[in-house]
Amino acid sequence: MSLDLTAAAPAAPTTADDGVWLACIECGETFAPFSSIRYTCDHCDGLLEVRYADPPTFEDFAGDGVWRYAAALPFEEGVSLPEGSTPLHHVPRLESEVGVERLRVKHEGMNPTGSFKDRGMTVGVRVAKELGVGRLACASTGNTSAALAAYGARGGMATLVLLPAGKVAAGKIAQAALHDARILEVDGNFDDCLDIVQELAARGEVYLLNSLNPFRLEGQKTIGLEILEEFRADHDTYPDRIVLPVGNAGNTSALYKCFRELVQSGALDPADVPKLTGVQAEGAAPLVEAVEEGNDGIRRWPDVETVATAIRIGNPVNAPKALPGIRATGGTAVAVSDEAITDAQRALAGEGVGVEPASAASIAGLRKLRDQGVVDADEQVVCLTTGHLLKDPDAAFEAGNDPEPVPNDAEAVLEHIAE
Ligand SMILES: Cc1ncc(COP(=O)(O)O)c(C=O)c1O
Ligand SMILES: N[C@@H](CCOP(=O)(O)O)C(=O)O
Repeated sequence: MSLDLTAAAPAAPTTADDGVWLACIECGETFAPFSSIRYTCDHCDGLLEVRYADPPTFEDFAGDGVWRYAAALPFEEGVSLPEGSTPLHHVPRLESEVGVERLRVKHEGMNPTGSFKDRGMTVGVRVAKELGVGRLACASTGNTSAALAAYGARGGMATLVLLPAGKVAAGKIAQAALHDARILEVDGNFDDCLDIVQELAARGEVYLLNSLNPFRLEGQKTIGLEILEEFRADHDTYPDRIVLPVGNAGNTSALYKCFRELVQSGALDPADVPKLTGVQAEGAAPLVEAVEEGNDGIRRWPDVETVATAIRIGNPVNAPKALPGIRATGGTAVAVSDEAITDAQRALAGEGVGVEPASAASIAGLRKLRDQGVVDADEQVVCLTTGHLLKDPDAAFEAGNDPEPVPNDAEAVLEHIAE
């Protein structure tokens, strides 16, 4: 099967352009990467993957940020703000509360627009320029639109974003608005928005930059490269497990691809590949359902709801890439309640790490799996936090302390805080 962890590096087909090509993960058909626009396979509509004649080793990397990993990407440089090089935080109180040997938090909220989407967009918008497209577009629960608007602006390109009306956090809409995206609010959910954008893209009206676009995932692969390099530099080993929130399942797919390419190049022993562990909200958990039931595909959930609006997704389009990744790495998937997500958001904030609700799902999932004994006490774990606290100020107010009105007088303030 084409998504095996230990499959050998593929030989370059005649369609390869400079050692890079697109391959269908279902039927194996290959396509030249930049001669025409496609998001899925012409023959079977399967998902496409970017493939390389020479998968990278760690020695190939130099510099900072996403473009440190140019040897693992289709270009030497992109449309950059710049992005990547995010912190891998120690969280000592959470580590001992959860009860694992080591816990680190990779805070992707520290990217330029406040989420991991920037890593995908620096590559995706670069490809859009290569293809000479006019208008960029995405469906979004908020972060993709913020990143697309910023990177589109940086690249001097027009952007169109489709959002589920009333379901996107304020900070994210503000970003898209100020970066000059045209914002369309759809009377439907995120999955409906993505259906429409796919239709517009199929008609050649827009260039789609959701994670269905295989080049987006190339940039997001660098999360995995950074985690492996930094964890090994600090602890002389790799993490046993990476726990991450799942929405459209792009990161899960991208991390798995990162590991497969390193295994193919001989840079990573298959035994050292971290277990990919996905977390969804109970109200939007189609991927968890597929993992629990042992299904190869997911069932689209028509009605989804959660406080973690970024992962309010009922039809994770990358499931055919993500499910093999979870299974091949020995990982799992778990659903958590909104209450557990908010508790985890507070716990991270108590370590000084400010995240939006979807991000905190990773910690909530780890806590649950540790309680269930699925995660062992001797494990070394990295939790991915995907978006910044300021993305969703309403959720932060809801989870945090209320401001206390006091008189304009020092004595009165002292009296008030003594109460
Ligand atoms: C903050 C945040 N976390 C997690 C996710 C889920 O990531 P993925 O779609 O790659 O599973 C998203 C968007 O989908 C997001 O915006
Ligand atoms: N959370 C996402 C949902 C869309 O995901 P994508 O990775 O497919 O663009 C968002 O921020 O819109």
